[in-house]
Amino acid sequence: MEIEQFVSKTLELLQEEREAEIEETRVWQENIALKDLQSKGVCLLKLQIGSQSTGLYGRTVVTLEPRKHIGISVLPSNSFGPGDIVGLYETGGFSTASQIGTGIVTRVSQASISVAFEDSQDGLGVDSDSLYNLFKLANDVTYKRMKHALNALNGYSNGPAANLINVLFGYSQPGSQSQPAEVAFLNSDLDDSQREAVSFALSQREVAVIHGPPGTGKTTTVVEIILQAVKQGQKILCCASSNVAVDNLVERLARCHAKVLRLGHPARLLESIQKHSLDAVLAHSDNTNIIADIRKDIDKAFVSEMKKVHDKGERFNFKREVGELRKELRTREAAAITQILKSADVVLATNTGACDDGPLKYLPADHFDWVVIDECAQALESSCWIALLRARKCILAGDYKQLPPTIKSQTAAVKGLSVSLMERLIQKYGDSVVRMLTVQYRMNSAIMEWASKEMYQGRLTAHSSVERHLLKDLPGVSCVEETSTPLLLIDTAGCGLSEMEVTDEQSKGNQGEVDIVELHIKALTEAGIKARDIAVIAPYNLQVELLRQKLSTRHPELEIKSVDGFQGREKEAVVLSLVRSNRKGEVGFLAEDRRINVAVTRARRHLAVVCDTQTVQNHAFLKSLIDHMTECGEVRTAFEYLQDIVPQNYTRDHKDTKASASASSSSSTKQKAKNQAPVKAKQGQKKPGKEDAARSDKHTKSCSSALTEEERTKNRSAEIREQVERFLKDQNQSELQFPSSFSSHDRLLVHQISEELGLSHESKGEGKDRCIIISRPLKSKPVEEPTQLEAVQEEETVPEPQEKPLCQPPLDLKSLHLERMKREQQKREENAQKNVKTLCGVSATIYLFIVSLTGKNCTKAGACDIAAAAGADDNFDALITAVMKADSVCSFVKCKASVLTLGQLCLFCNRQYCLSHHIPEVHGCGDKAKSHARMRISKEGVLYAGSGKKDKSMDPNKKAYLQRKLDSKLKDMASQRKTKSKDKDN
Ligand SMILES: Nc1ncnc2c1ncn2[C@@H]1O[C@H](COP(=O)(O)OP(=O)(O)OP(=O)(O)O)[C@@H](O)[C@H]1O
Ligand SMILES: [Zn+2]
Ligand SMILES: [Zn+2]
Repeated sequence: MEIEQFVSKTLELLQEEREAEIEETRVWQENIALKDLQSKGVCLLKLQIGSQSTGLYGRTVVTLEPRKHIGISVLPSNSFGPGDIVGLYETGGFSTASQIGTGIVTRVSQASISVAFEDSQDGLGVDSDSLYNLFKLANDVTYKRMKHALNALNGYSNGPAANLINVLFGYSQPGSQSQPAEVAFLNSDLDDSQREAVSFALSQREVAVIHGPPGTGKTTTVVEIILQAVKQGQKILCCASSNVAVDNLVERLARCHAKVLRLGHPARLLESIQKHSLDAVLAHSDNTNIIADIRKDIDKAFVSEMKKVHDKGERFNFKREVGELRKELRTREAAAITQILKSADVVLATNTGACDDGPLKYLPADHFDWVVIDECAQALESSCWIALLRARKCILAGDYKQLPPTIKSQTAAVKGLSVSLMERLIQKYGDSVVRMLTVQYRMNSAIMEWASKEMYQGRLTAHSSVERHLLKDLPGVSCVEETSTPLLLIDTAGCGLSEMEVTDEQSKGNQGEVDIVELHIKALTEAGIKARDIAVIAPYNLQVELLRQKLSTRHPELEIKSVDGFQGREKEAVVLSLVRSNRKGEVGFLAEDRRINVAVTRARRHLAVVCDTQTVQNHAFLKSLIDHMTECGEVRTAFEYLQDIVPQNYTRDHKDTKASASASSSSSTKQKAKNQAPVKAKQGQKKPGKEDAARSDKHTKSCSSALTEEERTKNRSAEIREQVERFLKDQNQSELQFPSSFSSHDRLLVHQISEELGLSHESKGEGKDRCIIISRPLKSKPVEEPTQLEAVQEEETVPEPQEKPLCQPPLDLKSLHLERMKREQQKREENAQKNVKTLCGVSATIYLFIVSLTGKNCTKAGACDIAAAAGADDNFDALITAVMKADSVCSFVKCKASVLTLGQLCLFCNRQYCLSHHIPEVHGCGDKAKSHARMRISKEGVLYAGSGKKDKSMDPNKKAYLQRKLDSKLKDMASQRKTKSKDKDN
């Protein structure tokens, strides 16, 4: 490709991308009042100047504090952090006119925030009597630098990189040394593929690409390459797209005693890295004392003199004096910096930190010999060119089978902006410029094999240290089903756990999968796995949000993130919720293979995938994952979890069979291996026979009977039926109690049979002693337990049975369950109507109201009145009053739920929504929420997309409290009713 053509096309796409970002910011800012922005944590209003001083390189560091005279000395909760780019504004505006300057946050405490402002000619025009607003800003520095680099590339001639540029654009072929020297490896632990990569990198003349699949020691290899080059006397510029990756390299190189120097704003560096930063080294240089003296002079002059001077002319003179001092400071610092830069062997920076307008401007153009770019597949090619123009040779490391750089403009991405330099080179030169690392040190081989086969031509092998490692091998972890299997597929096919219907096509959620994930996390943590060793990953931000709402309070150390947010990381256990479950078989952006690859390959010892195989199998790549897990792992149907999700629809499980182990996670650990049920519960498996045998349970040897699944189920069903019929004949017996040793499958059968015969059934006891009891049909059904009301929800979300039912027994069960739900709701409605007569009006209203609420399975988020009433004390009257005021409904088009008491205000559209619809993605504010989330993430200086911050207004504890309160109140009312009606009967 012609350089010119590449540059003009890329500039165009960058412009498009930049505009998309600006548009996002604009939409977001225009629709929200300043106060709301502050409550979202992205701006701080009415601050006063605490102090001003001069920092390194003559920057002005201003410390801002809350207004003192109103007695508040703590900043409102905010999301500002070191490294954020911020704008300082006069109060009353957020326009360019009212902007005083932009700077970088250096420090945030409860009481103040410090910002370093670039020096300007006449200082920062702030005074200590005024108030200011501080906003987080979108960052255009990166764009400017990339543009600058592209333009420099276009006009490049005769610099050190001339030959490299020719190779990277195909004008000349890459070359290598004719006789590569024997390499004496510094790290004796390197495996063969790593050694080969090092030798290759050393012998290539212009370019070497190191392809490092997940866990293959890419950093280890890059470090060895750099150390070898240093040994040869080369000067290296080493970059990566994220600060974290750069810091990691600094740490590893420093450990090997390389002379490293880290560029970048000190505010953005890890603390442990700071001693290698330019600022720190500068502070210890010979010139330090002089520089410090000058700085002191400036500060003194500013603080003490400026106040005294009122005369305009004098002020002018004074400012000029300060200007002179600062100039002197800069000259001396420049000398010091040049000296420090020249003496370092390896200079490290982010891709964009390697720009000409930073400290590197003090170095001659041909100072560096090599440029090393790590994470190259995650970087925009334009950002690589900032550093590449400085060297005659480059080493590019990364994995182009993982996610490409995040791009906001879909059109720009499609037109090629997302193609990384690494990918482009491999397309151009194939394997001749690439060496791949093939031994991986992370995943159990069962987890690795799929990725290897599908993504890396089957070339990966697992190192013996990880090949067979499992969760149960970790200290303090007990040996249960969940901790003994590297792969667990929890299949929701046919279980009616559909994805949420949202107006926003980009964001999806699935409450059923959230519930199942919760149960699996419970099982893992109860087996002794630390929450911090588990990652919960979902491809959609909405699902991430739902998972956080459900899990974060109980497990603060559990990391719940989008796939994109986990790139480059690993965890002992990974639970993946694929979300998509619909009859159309749409998989949307799950279809990005690299996203799934990243998600799966984060796991070291255990990967659990929760998904609707029927939906996701429509995508060939996902199907290959499902097939692999079916073949090499354990498969469970979500039905085994449903009993815990929909209380009392299915009896609680407590005995451990293979299939039910996790259903009652609380007791599964202790009961492993004893009391095996005669029939193994294996519902809903799609391919009985061969696969069944393949994944037959290694723990339950007792089930290796010759009978097929179906036959066993039939036999068992007949046995139970016989027992039930005997009981029905015997009029002396009022109830039949089944032993607590019954497996979940047995209990499903009991459930089915008693449903069929119209018997009531319930489970009694806790934990081990929990068992199922059936009794004769009651003439009049007792009032429902409050918790059962939640079951109504089921009916609403459950779609009609799938056209091609894959798992017959569960489907039968499902329709039974549905029927029963319908019956129960009818009864409830009748009951409710009766109650209107028997109870006083207000309570009845509340009852209906609560029924409608709980019926919608709302999570009882206390918006205002009810929360306040319930939170304040036990005054139920207050609650009643609050309910009586309710007369407004959810703003969602089809929804009629009341919102005044348990509604939520959407900050994006300012409307009230019920609890089923308050999430922005659900009612159509998804774009705004997403751009908000993205803005926040881009502020964090990380290039990947993530998820929005948790809505602080929804305190889960409060929700839970409210839920309990409603439940107990309802119970009271129910029992009151019972006694009343009894009284009447008597
Ligand atoms: N030759 C080796 N022998 C033993 N362990 C190794 C070897 N190479 C790498 N490892 C181990 O593998 C893990 C990952 O290595 P490293 O940090 O170099 O990889 P990375 O590049 O950061 O990760 P990734 O390969 O996922 O990009 C580390 O725990 C490291 O100790
Ligand atoms: Zn909204
Ligand atoms: Zn609603």
